[in-house]
Amino acid sequence: MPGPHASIYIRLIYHKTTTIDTKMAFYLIVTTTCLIIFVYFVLNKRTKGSKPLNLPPGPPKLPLIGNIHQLAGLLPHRAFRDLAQKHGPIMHLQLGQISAVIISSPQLAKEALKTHDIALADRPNTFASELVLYGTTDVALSSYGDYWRQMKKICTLELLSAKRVQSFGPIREQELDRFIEFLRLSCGKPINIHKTVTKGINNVVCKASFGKNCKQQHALLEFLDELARVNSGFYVADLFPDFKFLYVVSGLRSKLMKLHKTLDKIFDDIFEEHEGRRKHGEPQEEDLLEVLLKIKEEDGLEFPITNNNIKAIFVDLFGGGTDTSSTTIEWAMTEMIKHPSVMEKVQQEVRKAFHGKTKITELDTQGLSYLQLVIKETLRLHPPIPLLLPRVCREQCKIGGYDIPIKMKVIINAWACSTNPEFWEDPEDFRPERFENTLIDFKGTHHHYIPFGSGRRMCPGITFGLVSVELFLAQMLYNFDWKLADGLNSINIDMMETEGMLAAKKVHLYLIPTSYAPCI
Ligand code: HEM
Repeated sequence: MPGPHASIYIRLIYHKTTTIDTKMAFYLIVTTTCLIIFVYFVLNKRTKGSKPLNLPPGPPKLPLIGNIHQLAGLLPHRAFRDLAQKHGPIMHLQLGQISAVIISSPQLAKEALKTHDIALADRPNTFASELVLYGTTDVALSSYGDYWRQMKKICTLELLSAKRVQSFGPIREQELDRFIEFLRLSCGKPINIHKTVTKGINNVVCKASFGKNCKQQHALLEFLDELARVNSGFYVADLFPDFKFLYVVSGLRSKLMKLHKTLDKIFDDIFEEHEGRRKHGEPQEEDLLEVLLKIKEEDGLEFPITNNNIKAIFVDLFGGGTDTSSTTIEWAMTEMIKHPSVMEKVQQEVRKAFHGKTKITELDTQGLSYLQLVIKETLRLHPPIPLLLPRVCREQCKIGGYDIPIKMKVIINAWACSTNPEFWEDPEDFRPERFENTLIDFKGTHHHYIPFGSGRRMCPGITFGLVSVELFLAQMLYNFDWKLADGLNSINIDMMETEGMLAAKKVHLYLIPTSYAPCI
């Protein structure tokens, strides 16, 4: 038991501490009040006249990382759809230092891409695109403005118009002959569908671009794969753009520099060879490089273009033109192997249409209506770019009643829209017949089905992409019967997608072709 002295001591100490505490509390209150007043005045000055923002709701955020942990280990389009089921079709997420709004319903996608198309027409700038796209002077990731408008016009009217795409018909037919010949020689052996088709499609893009196959095709395809992977915008270094050292410590900087150097050398060699042919007065095919060089030499362009700008455009044409189409073909073949009745129905259609023809041309594929439904359904369930390309808000606007401030990144989950149960019956089922007798098309006006995007930043390569997909699929299904390698079962096919901008099939599909006409 403490004696009386002890209690005096306790009271003294108590008295002393309380006086100290009271004094401290007083100073603390004064300092805090001054701080609050200071912050209030600073903020008030900055936002004078503006009401507080009514941002969309979203899941709780952790300090520094925000909502990154909710995406960890998941594919962003799937993670966003799951979060949207809890937090609504418009959500605000903090992804490190990036403030983003995610839109997951067709109604709100329409508001964003139609009503506020101009306000949301900008793209975010990533470190990868700055470095690899020659200061982001391409079309796909370039900032909205007069330069982008000029280049998009060139792309739409000169490089990818229906007439130009049609003029490449002989190139496609020639490449297809080689592709079919390769498959004939491989009859009875398992084929990596993605690798084989990607090579064929890329040959078409190379010949259309430069008038010949690309010598360093392997390096070029590797570059495109890597770029799609690291330029998704979800790379840690891109989520913390102020921490520049992350690009260095993550190895991203050196990897991209190396990739860029390889790519630049490939382009320089191609340009030099092309220039050489021009100097020697050799007749030039109207390939896309020739078209762009002529435009470059013309007077009267608002923004004169350089060789580096042309190289940036070719990265878009190769990136947009190769993997999106080969990914679509691989998913279509996968779904048909899983649904043999669909494959049989397409084969019947194709074999009836091509019956007795020694040479199949693009005109012959035009009446293949069931094949078109299969392609539509494949792009609904497996849009190659499920989150489209991100937009950035350039004028404050309202979507779904919420404020979208300037600089906010806006991500449209096109895959969530095209699998939305309010718009699609049994959305997870592969059923091409659902498109029968409907007017739903790829033109970006039906916002529950936007595999090519919508609005000003919509894909200009629809015709180019679809012609190749139709032709390759029609020929593959006309000339061959397909089965899985022995011991594999269509029920167990791995349907996982790759990470990055492109949702390709992660585990590639291997199929064995057998010739429809007996194997040679
Ligand atoms: C199956 C084939 C294809 C699919 C699914 C596809 C899909 C897309 C998507 C979703 C976008 C973003 C649209 C948006 O943000 O609203 C896009 C943009 C773009 N695509 Fe494609 N694409 C395909 C083929 C092609 C081809 C063949 C080319 C060129 C050879 C191409 C070149 C471009 C370009 C340049 C852009 C950027 C447009 C801009 O920002 O203004 N695409 N594509």
